Amino acid sequence: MIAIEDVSKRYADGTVAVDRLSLQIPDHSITVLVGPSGCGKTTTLRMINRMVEPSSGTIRVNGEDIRSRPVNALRRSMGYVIQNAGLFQHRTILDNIATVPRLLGWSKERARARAAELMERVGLDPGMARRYPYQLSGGQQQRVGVARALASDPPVLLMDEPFSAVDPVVRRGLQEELLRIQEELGKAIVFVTHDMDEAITVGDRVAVMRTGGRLAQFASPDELLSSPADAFVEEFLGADRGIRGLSFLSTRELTLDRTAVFPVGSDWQEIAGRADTPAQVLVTDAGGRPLGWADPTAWGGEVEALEPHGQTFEVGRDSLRVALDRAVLSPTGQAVAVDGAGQVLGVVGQETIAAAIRAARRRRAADPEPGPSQVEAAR
Ligand SMILES: Nc1ncnc2c1ncn2[C@@H]1O[C@H](COP(=O)(O)OP(=O)(O)OP(=O)(O)O)[C@@H](O)[C@H]1O
Repeated sequence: MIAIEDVSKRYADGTVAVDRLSLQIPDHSITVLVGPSGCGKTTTLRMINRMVEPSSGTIRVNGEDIRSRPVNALRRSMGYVIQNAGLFQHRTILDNIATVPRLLGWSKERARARAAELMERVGLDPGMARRYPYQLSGGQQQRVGVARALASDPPVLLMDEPFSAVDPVVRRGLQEELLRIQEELGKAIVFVTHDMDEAITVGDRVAVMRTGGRLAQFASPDELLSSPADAFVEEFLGADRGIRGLSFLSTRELTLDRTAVFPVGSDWQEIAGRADTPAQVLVTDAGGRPLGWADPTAWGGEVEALEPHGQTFEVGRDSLRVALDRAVLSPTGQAVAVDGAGQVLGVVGQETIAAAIRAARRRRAADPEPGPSQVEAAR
């Protein structure tokens, strides 16, 4: 646990970068510092590993004032990842990753073996071990940066805009990789970004800072989106915060319609003749997987003539945001719900999803603590 207690930083020129900041950063979680340019995020991060000394206040790690430890020992207990990775250009990838273990006195063999293990952990091809940083893409270099920071297995990881220099697709991949690694390793991660979407994707808790280095709100992403503390936070969250908030609501409670789903070999004349048959039905293959939409009164039974069903959503794993997106994009206004094996569980229309959203909001208003199913849907 890192405790930032009433910490301020005034630089020599009089700039107040951080103003009486207090934050509790728990173990086994990702705490994000987010806010506009110049609001003091980097300064806060650097005070944790004493690259910047606070003007006042105290920072403790597991109850111990960080000033009571030699600065080198403190820094080695904290991995540090920066934008553009900051790799040593004249060292191979393997030796970049092995840097801290070597500084700690490990033998070359042991440090390199550890580095090779970390390359695998962060998703780097072992064939890259002997390359130099300039021979890697930006995204690959960032992975090396993460591997290097993890090399001595520090309990704390400080990440300063680690993924800002790569394109959105690579960035998304790096975020997913970080969440996967964190699931395995359970570090105390402090992650700086100015991108609210990134904060919401990777953060267990998000500290929104405002210019002048003051804390505007410290909350879970879900809480932030549903109850911004003030107009500044609301504006920073952006115009679509309502839609983004649906990412935290589970599809488990959705009422699915099974009466509009039929396997391809059904008696279509009989189905078309029924009074209660919907105007559009979803046709599945013999294994229960979706094939496409049909109007049973006009369809001749050819699979090629079916209207594409588009993307499906998985009940329980995907959020209401995904379900709504699928319904909006569907030619029939209905989203196709499947299980983990891809078999159709039913279909659900926009009205039903809207009702589920209202019900989830009512439940949340009655019990503001997010339930496990809501948390589970967050990723
Ligand atoms: N060494 C320094 N001397 C004087 N002022 C500084 C120094 N370093 C940072 N500042 C100022 O302190 C304030 C906070 O800077 P900081 O880098 O912590 O912000 P940030 O939120 O990380 O910004 P960005 O998102 O642009 O990286 C800014 O006004 C900045 O100009």
